[in-house]
Amino acid sequence: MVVSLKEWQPTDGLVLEDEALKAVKDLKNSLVVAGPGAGKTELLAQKACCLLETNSCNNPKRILAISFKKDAASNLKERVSLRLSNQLENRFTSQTFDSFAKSILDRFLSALPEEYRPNKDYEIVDKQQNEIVKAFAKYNVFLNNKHLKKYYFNYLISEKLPVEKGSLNENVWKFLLRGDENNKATLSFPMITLLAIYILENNPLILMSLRETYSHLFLDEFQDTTGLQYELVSVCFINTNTSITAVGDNRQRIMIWAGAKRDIFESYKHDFKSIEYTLKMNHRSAPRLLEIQKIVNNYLQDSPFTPIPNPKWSKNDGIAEIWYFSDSKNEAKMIALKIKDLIQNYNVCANDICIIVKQTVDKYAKSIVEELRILNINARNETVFQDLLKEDVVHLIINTLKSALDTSNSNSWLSIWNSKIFFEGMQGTKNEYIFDKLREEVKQSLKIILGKLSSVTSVDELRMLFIEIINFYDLNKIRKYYPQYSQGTYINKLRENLEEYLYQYFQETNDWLLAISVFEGKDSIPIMTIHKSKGLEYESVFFIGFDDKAFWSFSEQEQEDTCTFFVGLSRAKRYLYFTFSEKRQWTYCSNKNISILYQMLSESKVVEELNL
Ligand SMILES: Nc1ncnc2c1ncn2[C@@H]1O[C@H](COP(=O)(O)OP(=O)(O)OP(=O)(O)O)[C@@H](O)[C@H]1O
Repeated sequence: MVVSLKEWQPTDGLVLEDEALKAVKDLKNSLVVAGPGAGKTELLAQKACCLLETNSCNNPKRILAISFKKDAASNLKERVSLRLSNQLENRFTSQTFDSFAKSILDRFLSALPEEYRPNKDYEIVDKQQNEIVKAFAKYNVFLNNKHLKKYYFNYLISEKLPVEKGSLNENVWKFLLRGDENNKATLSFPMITLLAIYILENNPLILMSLRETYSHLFLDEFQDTTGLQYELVSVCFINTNTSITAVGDNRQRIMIWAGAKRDIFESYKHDFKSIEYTLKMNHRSAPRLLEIQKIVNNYLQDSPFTPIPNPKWSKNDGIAEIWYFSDSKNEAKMIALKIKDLIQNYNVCANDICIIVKQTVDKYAKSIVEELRILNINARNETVFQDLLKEDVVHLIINTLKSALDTSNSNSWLSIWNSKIFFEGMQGTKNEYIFDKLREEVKQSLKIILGKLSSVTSVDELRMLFIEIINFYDLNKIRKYYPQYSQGTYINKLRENLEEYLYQYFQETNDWLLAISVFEGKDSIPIMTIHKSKGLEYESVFFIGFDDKAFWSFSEQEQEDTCTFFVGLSRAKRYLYFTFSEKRQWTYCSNKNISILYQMLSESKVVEELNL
């Protein structure tokens, strides 16, 4: 039943502050600016429901939501799925910027002129971008230090296509687009974005169909949008009927190093003629923790910040402490004991406690993991799992295994059943007989899978089984249904990662259901960098290694590092602990260079300092 926009109210008994409700119902371009925990992502989820339930996003038009991280895109999709019928939910697409650009390139690759058309099986550059280094080396430009790398990586994506004829850039582009007998074609995501822009600017029909498809666009974590990403959004949607809702927070801009556009809010308001909404509530953190956020805000911007805590808190809720140690061995022991105390005596779940570091997780957290293991508490570097766990193909395989291992697991069954129906193109089928036949076929396959799983004795055997599972659904159908796998070997890499981890956990537990649960991190403490913690929240946060070494470039980028500090501390709901250790492994640490951050904590008057 269609509800009128005027009557529409948020579901789940959620109360939106006035400005948030206005922003939800605003059908023009808007920018929602608010602090951490104000409910910006939630607002987007609510707005998706509102637009679809009121048919303001007119059927068959769709909403496209773009986030920065895979887990953010998938969390938003989950929040929307929980509240809408399948029919409505299918008109909501949630992607990252990278996957949005890649989907344009992969779908319309043949619309590119031949000189800019990459090989169909192009790969994505590795983290260090070694393939780009190699490509420059082929033309006698050797990127043997980080400054040269930075300079030439930027140079490669500094011009819109087509690049200047006969230039170094043109040669490097050609090499990367095609590869040679020893090197596969390889592209970075900024290169993919440039190719997507080129396609859209030169093919009016493709551009028009994109605009016709999406009547609404959401942009989450807008403060970290790069110039190139903004260009892509502009090419797609400027001066069109597609209405945009961007949400963000200037104080959480932590991707300047990766090219975040500093004046993004102003540019957007001007270019897209957008209204600005400001939210005042904070639904996440306890009142005492908000006092710290207020002080840090004063160092970041002139306008005061007075978030109103959610009424569920009492005035004195929230604990913040700095712990000083002479040695990191003691630090590890004390943290492990405190975590045990939180779990046992304060009913905090293991995965609601997060250990965050500025960078290099293993260097700071290895000994804590060992101390926790002695107390029978699991902890792990979540960085590698964060994205893998949100992959559709990983869900498909895991849910298939769970359904085979536990026939009473209705969630897993429903998930694979819906996928199978979709892959077989049977969504509209009314014939019960056909469904019964398919159901029987799936159940038989699950029995075979269970038999094979029970006799797996090596990672190779597990690999064969996973390949069989994928073949059961049909690789081509999976690729078609999930466009992110339509090209290249990405899907195989994900499957291989899953095999390795799952087999490792099976060897440790000797129980497949337990191994899956460990893989899913259900009962372990996540450890991550602040950058990876963006958008997430935890009952308790341990900010470890609060020292000069962690903030090694603080003097050169005080503003960005203070934003990073702000993001980290604002993940905590109730408990927030900072630790400093004078000696870490064999080196001595100081905190003089970041004394201003310590000063902010002290000024808040809610942080207790303890020598332990
Ligand atoms: N109106 C509301 N009432 C109650 N709880 C809410 C409301 N809006 C959001 N929340 C809850 O508050 C928490 C923070 O919300 P959300 O993640 O959307 O904030 P955010 O502004 O996107 O934060 P950040 O900028 O730190 O990513 C979540 O647990 C969410 O479920």
